Amino acid sequence: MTQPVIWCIGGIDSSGGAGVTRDALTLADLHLHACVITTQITVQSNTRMLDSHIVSPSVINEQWLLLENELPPRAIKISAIANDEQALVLCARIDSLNKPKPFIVWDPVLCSTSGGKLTQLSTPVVQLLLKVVDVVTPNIDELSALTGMPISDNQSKRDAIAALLALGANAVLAKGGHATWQSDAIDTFKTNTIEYEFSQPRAHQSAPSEVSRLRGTGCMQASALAAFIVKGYAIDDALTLANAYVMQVRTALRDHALSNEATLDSARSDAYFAKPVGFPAQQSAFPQVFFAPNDPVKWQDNTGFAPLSETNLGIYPVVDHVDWIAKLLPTGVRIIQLRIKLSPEKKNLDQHMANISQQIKAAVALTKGTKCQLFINDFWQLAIKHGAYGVHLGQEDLATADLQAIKTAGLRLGVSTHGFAELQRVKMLKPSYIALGHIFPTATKDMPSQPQGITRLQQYVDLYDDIPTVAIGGINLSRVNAVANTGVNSIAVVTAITQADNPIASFHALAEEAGFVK
Ligand SMILES: Cc1ncc(COP(=O)(O)OP(=O)(O)O)c(N)n1
Ligand SMILES: Cc1ncsc1CCOP(=O)(O)O
Ligand SMILES: [Mg+2]
Repeated sequence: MTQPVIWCIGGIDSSGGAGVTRDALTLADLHLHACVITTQITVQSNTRMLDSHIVSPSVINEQWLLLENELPPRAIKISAIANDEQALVLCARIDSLNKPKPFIVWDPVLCSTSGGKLTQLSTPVVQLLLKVVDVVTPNIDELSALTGMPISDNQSKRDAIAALLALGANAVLAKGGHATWQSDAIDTFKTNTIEYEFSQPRAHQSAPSEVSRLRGTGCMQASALAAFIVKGYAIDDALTLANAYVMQVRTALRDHALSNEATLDSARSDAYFAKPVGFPAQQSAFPQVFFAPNDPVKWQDNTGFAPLSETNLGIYPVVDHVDWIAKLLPTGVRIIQLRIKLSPEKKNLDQHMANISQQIKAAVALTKGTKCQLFINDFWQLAIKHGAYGVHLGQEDLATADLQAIKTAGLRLGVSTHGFAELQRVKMLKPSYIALGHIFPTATKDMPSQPQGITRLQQYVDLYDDIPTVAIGGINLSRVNAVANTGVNSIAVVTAITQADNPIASFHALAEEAGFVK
């Protein structure tokens, strides 16, 4: 299969520790091909930068034009741009790109970590660049230099991000590695409509001090972001994965430094060299994610919800009336969900709420003393009132539900997720299970996200092996076996049972085909 192409526009660092060499290594590690447009050639080692030779704008133009015809990019990663002339050529070329335009990320490298200024851009040209790129990824020093604002605390960081957006940036990823006033390293991603925080404990961020000299982490993160976008991840997931990728490289370095084979000398000299780590697969490398800045999840304790009594769950019917529960109980079903959806107008009407309350009460009575674990969707107050086994909530529901009340009442909590960012948001809540969806297209619910498919489901199941998982969305008899083969603990279905000619037979057939019946 041909590898998708990403262009890396920036400087060649003669040490290979940063710049387009680091970009190309990162992309190769993630199975993408890097084309390179060189803006400057530096004379530098890991500790010193002696000189820099700037490439003329016309050479940049020529490189671009040749590549555009033969190796068109799916994404472009820009880093050190030496001067306004180079930037103006890049802006003109980006403007002339055909639609759909590739995803463009600009890591505005101003100085090399081994010393030496790499970029001299005027404010009007910075503004032009900000408007043509999708995301700009400054660290704290770069954010301060681009906005002319000193940054020394959270408020001044927030003000500078707002200023960069006001200058025309479409999205800012302000990296927190240099924000030493914070105990955690927090990357903030902000557009005019959304904001996320990606937080890593600082203590885990680096190797022991003598071996924490890894350079080019900003290059890695921006290249990895472009790579995950090209691989089809939504921006929140691509940001989560890029953050985890860099942490996994750091961890590999730390593990080497701490390993028995590494002498301090070998650890010291290896300290500059990243190891290939591939797709992030270590749970500990993933950041905690918040829907910033006032995500209610942030203020929850991490004592966790009551665990499921039975994790061998099998097929999980999700039904819209208590009558279904009475009908399905004789199958021996282990977990079932009452999911009654009301339009917002009806939600406020007493008669509808009274009917829902009655159904929940009846469902609790039906399942009491059985092995069937009953979850109530959305209506968490009624679930508590009638003593249901658990509650199922979506990401938005978490903003309004009283999680502490659910926990204190001893109810289990199941939470919907649609990707890595949401998984990392809710993981710290320690819910009783995590639902992963939607796996295939579904007609049951309008989904704002894309179907995830089996490959991603497998990634989640492998990564979150310490918490029960439930797959949902478009799962039917012909797909259930592939879903079960991922090792997911349970498979939730709506129409495969409720629209079947014989729902009971369908339940058994799904369980059989999934291999849940031993
Ligand atoms: C098992 C399971 N997974 C996902 C959902 C969806 O919950 P949510 O995102 O809150 O959407 P609604 O169901 O409330 O429309 C679910 N109910 N059950
Ligand atoms: C409630 C819900 N959440 C994600 S997909 C879905 C509906 C699943 O229904 P079906 O099994 O009919 O595709
Ligand atoms: Mg919901």
